[in-house]
Amino acid sequence: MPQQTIGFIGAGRMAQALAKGFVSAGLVGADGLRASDPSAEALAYFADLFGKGAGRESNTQVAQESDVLFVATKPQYVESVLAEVRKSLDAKKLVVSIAAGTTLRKIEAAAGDGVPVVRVMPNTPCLVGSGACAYALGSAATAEHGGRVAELLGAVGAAHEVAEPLLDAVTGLSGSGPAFIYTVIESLADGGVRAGLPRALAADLAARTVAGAAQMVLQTGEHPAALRDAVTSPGGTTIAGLAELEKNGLRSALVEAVTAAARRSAELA
Ligand SMILES: NC(=O)C1=CN([C@@H]2O[C@H](COP(=O)(O)OP(=O)(O)OC[C@H]3O[C@@H](n4cnc5c(N)ncnc54)[C@H](O)[C@@H]3O)[C@@H](O)[C@H]2O)C=CC1
Ligand SMILES: O=C(O)[C@@H]1CCC=N1
Repeated sequence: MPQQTIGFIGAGRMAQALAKGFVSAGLVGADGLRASDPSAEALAYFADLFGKGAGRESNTQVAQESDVLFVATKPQYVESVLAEVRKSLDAKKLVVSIAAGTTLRKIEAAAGDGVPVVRVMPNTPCLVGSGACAYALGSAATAEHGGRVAELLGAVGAAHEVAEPLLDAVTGLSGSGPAFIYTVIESLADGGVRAGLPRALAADLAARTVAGAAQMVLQTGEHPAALRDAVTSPGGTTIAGLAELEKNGLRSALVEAVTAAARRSAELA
């Protein structure tokens, strides 16, 4: 990929996760990053991670200096920050919005005619190179623009192109999903502590069990039910635990969690 400057309007948690992932993957040097944020705290954290050179006083400066401009504010500010920088945008720039819910139609209207826009739903595991992301192309975005976004996201995890209407479901599953799984990990660890393990050991075993099970699904390509059957001995320990999960509605709780998060994403539009 040719040397490029990547800007972030909004230097909060998701911007930091993506920027750190891009730098770790060698896609951009710290001198190729720009960020603006009204929060001195967010900007200071960004500067601590990448050096003081990245911060800019205004969103317009970031837009002017960036080839790829990530809009990483909360959804309610996306249109106003794009309206603010729109004079600095043209067909040579690429605008990438990561906001939940905000539609391509709204982003394009705010960015201006002919500006290539890609709407992305990333997740925070991009920070450690294990992101699960999806993206949809705007009307002025070409396959080449899609390829650039796929390359950036591919360096920090997996990236799938989808039709825009699917992005609400993606948001509910992989965008919000890490929070659901942290809750699962914390609960598994609590179970371990209840059964007598020291807290630190229980927390480590819980996280590795979730990571290992996920890798089994991804690397073997087997159906999760087949992998589960391989753990479950007749009359053994696992079936005793699974019966409790069924009784207490784990499946239904997770289905409803993803559905509610997807619904909320659609509402934000
Ligand atoms: N945190 C997550 O797991 C994910 C977040 N997202 C999306 O990423 C976006 C950012 O979310 P977070 O990083 O979690 O929020 P955050 O609150 O950590 O970061 C947003 C940043 O935008 C800044 N900001 C507010 N007004 C601004 C303005 N006018 N100009 C420049 N910066 C401004 C805030 O000061 C803040 O630092 C949201 O739209 C969210 O939907 C998407 C996927 C996952
Ligand atoms: O909670 C949120 O609205 C954002 C979008 C996906 C994950 N975090």
